[in-house]
Amino acid sequence: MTFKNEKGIHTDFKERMTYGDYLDLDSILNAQHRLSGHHDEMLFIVIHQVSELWLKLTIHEIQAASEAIQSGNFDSAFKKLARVSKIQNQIIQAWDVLATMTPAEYLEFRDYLGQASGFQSYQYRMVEFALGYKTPHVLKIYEKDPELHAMLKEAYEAPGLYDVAIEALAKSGFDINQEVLERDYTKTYEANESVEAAWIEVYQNVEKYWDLYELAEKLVDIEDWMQQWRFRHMKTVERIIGHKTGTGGSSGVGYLKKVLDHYFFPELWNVRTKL
Ligand code: HEM
Ligand SMILES: N[C@@H](CC(=O)c1ccccc1NC=O)C(=O)O
Repeated sequence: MTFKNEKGIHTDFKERMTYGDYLDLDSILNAQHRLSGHHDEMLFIVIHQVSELWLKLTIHEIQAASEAIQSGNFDSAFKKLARVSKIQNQIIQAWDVLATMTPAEYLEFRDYLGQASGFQSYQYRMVEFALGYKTPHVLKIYEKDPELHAMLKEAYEAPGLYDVAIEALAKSGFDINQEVLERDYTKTYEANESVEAAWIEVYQNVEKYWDLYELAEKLVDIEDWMQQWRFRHMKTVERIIGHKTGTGGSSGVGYLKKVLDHYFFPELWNVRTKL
């Protein structure tokens, strides 16, 4: 029996396929190239690669969840969004491992990183876009790579998970302002009163709007975990490099603290005060 995997490679006999073939371990396990040869650089590389793999799955799940919400399959969406939260929890735990690296150890190989920075993580930007946070300067970073740029641009211009949730509110009969439903998706989502009023109604009539209520709480979970990830990143960076400027050219911890102020799903947090 022959079959084709996503890379288009034919593997002749399923019977002959090994664990390593199936998981493409030759690629994955030969991708840790320490530039300094320093012991802890292995930790640094592996943590980033693991995080990027989890981000890959996160994007996959959020996209499927968005489609499920659009077609009214709430249960299917909930399962995927719950999985996203569990993944976020995993990526957050990775900070504990990375924090075992001391400032002196990191500084032994930091110079080898040049201008490379997590700032350039396109998968992280895909997640931010999916959560409705659109910062135009981010796209410019990838202008030299047309294929990547096109993929990011598509995600940048597409409605996010929250836009799809708001559409679901409208489909359930809530009076959502037209300007929100027809909003320019290339702009970061901003709070709107009609959306807030709808969520308040959902939270006050949980039995009637169970699906929307559960959807709202899943979104709050995701935002909560996202903020915890950002916070742990900021604090880990502070304990490792203090207030040094970042390799990506930002102020470092100061910049990372500032992005913490952003709310992805503002009305869902406002609701807490208003109820
Ligand atoms: C020793 C460990 C780390 C240090 C010192 C560090 C430092 C920084 C700094 C200073 C920035 C700001 C941009 C710049 O000027 O470079 C940044 C951004 C970023 N880092 Fe890290 N980082 C570390 C580990 C990680 C890990 C493990 C990840 C996981 C993938 C990560 C992902 C990111 C992302 C996505 C950004 C962009 C954040 C944003 O723009 O909101 N970093 N990092
Ligand atoms: N911005 C970091 C460098 C850094 O963390 C980094 C460098 C290369 C690949 C991934 C990185 N991680 C996250 O920002 C620094 O300023 O030390």
